[in-house]
Amino acid sequence: MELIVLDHPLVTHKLTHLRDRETDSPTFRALVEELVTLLAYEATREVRVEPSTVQTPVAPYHGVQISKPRPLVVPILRAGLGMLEGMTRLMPNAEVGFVGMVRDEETLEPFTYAERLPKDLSGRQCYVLDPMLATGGSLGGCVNFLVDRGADHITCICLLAAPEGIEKFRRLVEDLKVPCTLVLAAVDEKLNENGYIVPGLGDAGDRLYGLAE
Ligand SMILES: O=P(O)(O)OC[C@H]1O[C@H](OP(=O)(O)OP(=O)(O)O)[C@H](O)[C@@H]1O
Ligand SMILES: O=c1cc[nH]c(=O)[nH]1
Ligand SMILES: [Mg+2]
Repeated sequence: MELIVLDHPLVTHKLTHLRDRETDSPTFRALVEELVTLLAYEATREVRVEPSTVQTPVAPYHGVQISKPRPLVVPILRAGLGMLEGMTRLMPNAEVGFVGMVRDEETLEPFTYAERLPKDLSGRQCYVLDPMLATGGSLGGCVNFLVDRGADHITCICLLAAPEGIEKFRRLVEDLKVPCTLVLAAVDEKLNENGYIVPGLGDAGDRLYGLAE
């Protein structure tokens, strides 16, 4: 697994604002979108392209366009939905699939309540979005769904990750033998006894959309 951690003062500046418990939901949503744009720029470095020639007002130009089949973007609901707009703005021709997961707060195991993905993902580049990689259970579960459908190239984009979750996720993708890149804005210190990232930002879904009952 390739691990890319963005080391950029603008990213850290925005993350600092995002982590602040005084930051309200509208500002939090705007910051997530801005951060995704910065992460997506790095995460799409390996996006497959094919030759494309256009006519400028002056001469032909031999450039490229994103290859078919189109890339698939998969936000993990709820919190990953906050990253979707920023990603599709950068790659408007991407297709979007959905996976809905929620962690059991006692066992920390993810429960899948929704899944809407193309049946066959062979030959597709997949981009998974979730702001938080804590124990790694949710991201791992989503990657399993994609590999089951034949995905052969997966890039996961997260804002914050705990070292424990990164290691668990690394072992999973090694077992699955799927080329995978994990792009992060930052690696935090640890998980606390409740499975929350420390210092983290709290519950990303709640901060984006309000408290879940
Ligand atoms: O790495 P893990 O230990 O699996 O934890 C991370 C997951 O927890 C959060 O979702 P949550 O379960 O809170 O659902 P939500 O997005 O609806 O708030 C987060 O968005 C990840 O999906
Ligand atoms: O710190 C954490 C851990 C899991 N999910 C979150 O939203 N935040
Ligand atoms: Mg949540």
